[in-house]
Amino acid sequence: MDQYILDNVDRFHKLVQRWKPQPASKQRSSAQGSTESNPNMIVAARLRVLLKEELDLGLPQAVFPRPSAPGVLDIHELKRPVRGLAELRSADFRVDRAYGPDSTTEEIYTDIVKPLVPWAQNGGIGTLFAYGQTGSGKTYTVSRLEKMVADELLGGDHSEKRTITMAMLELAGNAAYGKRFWHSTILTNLLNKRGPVSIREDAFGVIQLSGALEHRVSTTSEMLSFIETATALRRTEATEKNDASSRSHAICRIRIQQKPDAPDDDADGMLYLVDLAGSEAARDTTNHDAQRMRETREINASLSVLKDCIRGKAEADTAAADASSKRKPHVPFRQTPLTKILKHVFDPAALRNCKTVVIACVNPCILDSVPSRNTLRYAETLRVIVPKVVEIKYDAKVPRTWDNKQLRSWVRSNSGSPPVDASLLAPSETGIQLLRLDPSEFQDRCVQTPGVTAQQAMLFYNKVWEMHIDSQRNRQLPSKSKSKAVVVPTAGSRPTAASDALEQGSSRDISTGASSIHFKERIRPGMVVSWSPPPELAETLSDSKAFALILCPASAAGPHARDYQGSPVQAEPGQNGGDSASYLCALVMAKTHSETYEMNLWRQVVVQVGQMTGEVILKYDTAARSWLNHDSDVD
Ligand SMILES: Nc1ncnc2c1ncn2[C@@H]1O[C@H](COP(=O)(O)OP(=O)(O)OP(=O)(O)O)[C@@H](O)[C@H]1O
Repeated sequence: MDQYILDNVDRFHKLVQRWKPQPASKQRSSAQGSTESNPNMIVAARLRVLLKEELDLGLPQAVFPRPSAPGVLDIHELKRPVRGLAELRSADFRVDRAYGPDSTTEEIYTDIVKPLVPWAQNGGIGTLFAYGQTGSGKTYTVSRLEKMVADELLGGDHSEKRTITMAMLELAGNAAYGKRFWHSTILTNLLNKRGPVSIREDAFGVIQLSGALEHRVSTTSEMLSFIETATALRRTEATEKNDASSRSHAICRIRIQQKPDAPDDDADGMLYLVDLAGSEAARDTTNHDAQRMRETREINASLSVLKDCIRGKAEADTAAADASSKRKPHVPFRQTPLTKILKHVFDPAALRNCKTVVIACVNPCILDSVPSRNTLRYAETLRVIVPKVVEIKYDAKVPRTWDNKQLRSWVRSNSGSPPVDASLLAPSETGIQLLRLDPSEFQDRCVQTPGVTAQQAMLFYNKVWEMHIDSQRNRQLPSKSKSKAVVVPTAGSRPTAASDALEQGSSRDISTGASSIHFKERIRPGMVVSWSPPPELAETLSDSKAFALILCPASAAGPHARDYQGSPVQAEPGQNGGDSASYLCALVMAKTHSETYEMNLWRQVVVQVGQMTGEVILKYDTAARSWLNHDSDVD
């Protein structure tokens, strides 16, 4: 095929000149309808210049950044048809930034790498990966970027006097060292004569690298000399594409200690500059012996896991930022030593702030169109688009719209006396996140405030929920009326008690004029009353408010009917009228949320009219799945 391409170089030039770009393909990844890329995860592509030997052979460039569409790269390949002349096959890929052969490393540094330095100086974790086919310019790019980072960190007056330490590590498969067991890897310290480094996770889940000595650096030249020593020691091998190809991942770890006056719990900032081992296309491995084949497999496998981790973490960050998302993307960071070392970058449970930059290095020569296409496809899949954020408008009556500041101020003025310490209840939560808290967790946080009792905590929890339920109900009502047949009220009409009772599920008497008659005169099955239980019964009822649902006159109950304490229900003769008349009733019990009730039809009691104190109007609330005390007509 290579010879076929060489024979058709002129035709390739003509076809490319005639080629008209199509609108760039839509993002082939998940989030549709959005164009914003993740600001904490930048994926760039760098096309290296054509090398002298490629130019000498007259090989043309086949990958081009599209000038009219920033971030889009077009790649052309020559296709050999069964019959006739060579045809052009083109594809486009989209990344966040595309740099052509004319772009300098300085330009790339200023654009996407430089912001990682102040980020790490302020306690964040900045990571740079250079990925690409062997011979595509990864080491060239990373080594120059390392120098610029060194200059940024330690050049100038360096007056802030942060302590900076660095370690240079190399991670290679066993096969790279001629070992038989290809599934394990060897991590060595390049600044300590390749001393072995082991990866351990401590009891707090923090990865510790024992053997990775950290060297303190105070000048740019000191840092550069460490980088040079490490680079010279790095394991290289001649590949089809590169005479001195790195067959290992090189990790430059720079730790930036916080300023001396920073609080003790401020973590050190970290910068990881990772020059990944080059991937090799299958056709470039035809001359490899078994050991080199194993090595290539190891490298490709670890790069594949790295891709899953970078993408998984970006998706996890996007899901975490979207309060309505319940997705929990899997990040397989434990699968390879490289991703395990970078656990705090990839673990979705890690609390550190991370910024990641991936530079996909591409050899634009026509002979490498296939691996270049694979590299760009790899880069494109790393790009996670941030879904369009639906702005939630603040509403003082709707807890789901509150941010942490609004929530805290509401907690301070509505949590009773003493007020619940809002910073203990909601250190970072928004309204919606507070509503997701388990009731016991909510109450545990409340009682951490000195003086706040468990009962106050419970009442406050109920209050938050009531407010939420009310706000949801108010939101639902208008949309409900849309889907139902609309009853157009006639002039002057207003909802009657009967229609209200029938539509809403209420215990209100539906007969007209009922409200003008004293409740004792119109006792009926289905009415809910408040009553004063006798002391012996009051003790067994946990709730101070005793409500009962009237079932039937006690005289109508069968001869074998018993109340919930086992006493006969039937009325004694002579108790048929006035205050001495008695009714079989079901207990209405308060639920954990205050002012919400449930009917206990199986807990029946006999209530005399004289014990009844008023009618209670209960309404069924579908959102709370409970009866709410809507109105009381207490005597
Ligand atoms: N932007 C560039 N300008 C000039 N020369 C470059 C550029 N990028 C790479 N090169 C040259 O290309 C060759 C291969 O580059 P390099 O060793 O960086 O590739 P690599 O991707 O690290 O390869 P491997 O994965 O095999 O280690 C080197 O000779 C390097 O000097």
